Amino acid sequence: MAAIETDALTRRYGEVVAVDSVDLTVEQGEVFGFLGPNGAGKSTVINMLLDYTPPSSGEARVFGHPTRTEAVDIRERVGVLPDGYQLYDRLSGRRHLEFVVQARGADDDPDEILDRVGLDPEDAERNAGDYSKGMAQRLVLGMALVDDPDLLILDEPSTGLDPNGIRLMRDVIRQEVNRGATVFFSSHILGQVEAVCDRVGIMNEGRLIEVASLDEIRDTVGVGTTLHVTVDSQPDLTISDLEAMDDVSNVRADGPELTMSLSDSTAKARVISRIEDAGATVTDFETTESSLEELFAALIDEDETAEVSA
Ligand SMILES: Nc1ncnc2c1ncn2[C@@H]1O[C@H](COP(=O)(O)OP(=O)(O)OP(=O)(O)O)[C@@H](O)[C@H]1O
Repeated sequence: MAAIETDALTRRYGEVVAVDSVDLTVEQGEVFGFLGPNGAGKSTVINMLLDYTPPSSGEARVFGHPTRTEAVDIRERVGVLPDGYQLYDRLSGRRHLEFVVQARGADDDPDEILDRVGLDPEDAERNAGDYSKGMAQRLVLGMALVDDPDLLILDEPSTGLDPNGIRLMRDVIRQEVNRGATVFFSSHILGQVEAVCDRVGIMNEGRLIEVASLDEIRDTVGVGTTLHVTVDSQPDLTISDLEAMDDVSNVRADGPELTMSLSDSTAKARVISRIEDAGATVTDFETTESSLEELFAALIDEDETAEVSA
């Protein structure tokens, strides 16, 4: 049985289709990155999984429980770090954890959890109202870990965290998965899910436009490597000749500089030979790997272009 399953899950707010017919399956034990720009519909999907918001149509199940009728069973098995959480300013960090432990009927030791999320005993005694954004984020992560949830839902968990906090978050995710939990990690920053996620789903304007491993996404977008070449003279070649080569696309010429996208970095040697065979000498060349953020932007762009031409 899948951890999360949605069938044509849709949520409208008036004219806005916040979530548009999303079919998604997340297997148990997976770390799934749920990506998309602001307003893509990620939080709305999460709210429907927990039945905080009802779907306009379609349905979702968590561990086989339909969200509309068995939300209580779902919430017992899920730990959530929500996007816009609220802490009680006048309660200490430890009290927050004690409340969650009690409410869930769990037997966790609050101090152990505080230690796991990097809040020291002194911080634990301070009122949450005096916490920095990063400390508050650590505390809410700790609250999500209470009672060893089978599914951990993290909505933009890295907000406000410094590099140490981000590393700690990754460690916690790995520990949770090793324990057997499933992690659903929503973010608008691809780089933050890269290190921990098995697969990612990309949302744009309410639609799930891609579900794949990061390697598959690199292949799909085909802009893995950019090659910049400087030539000493004009080769007897057109841009179309270069674009006709395998693994070469998006060729641009600017004086003695040629730039192109390579979907396979080994195409570099073929391109250089082709230019030199056409009568020019390559005086310099450089390759740069596209960052995942660029791949992400390219996918969103592709989706929006497809929509315009549809
Ligand atoms: N309660 C609401 N009432 C009206 N519109 C809403 C409501 N909640 C969300 N929306 C709209 O639905 C769309 C999706 O919002 P959602 O918060 O799910 O996006 P998101 O991907 O989580 O974005 P972010 O990364 O900014 O949190 C947006 O256009 C938003 O304005």
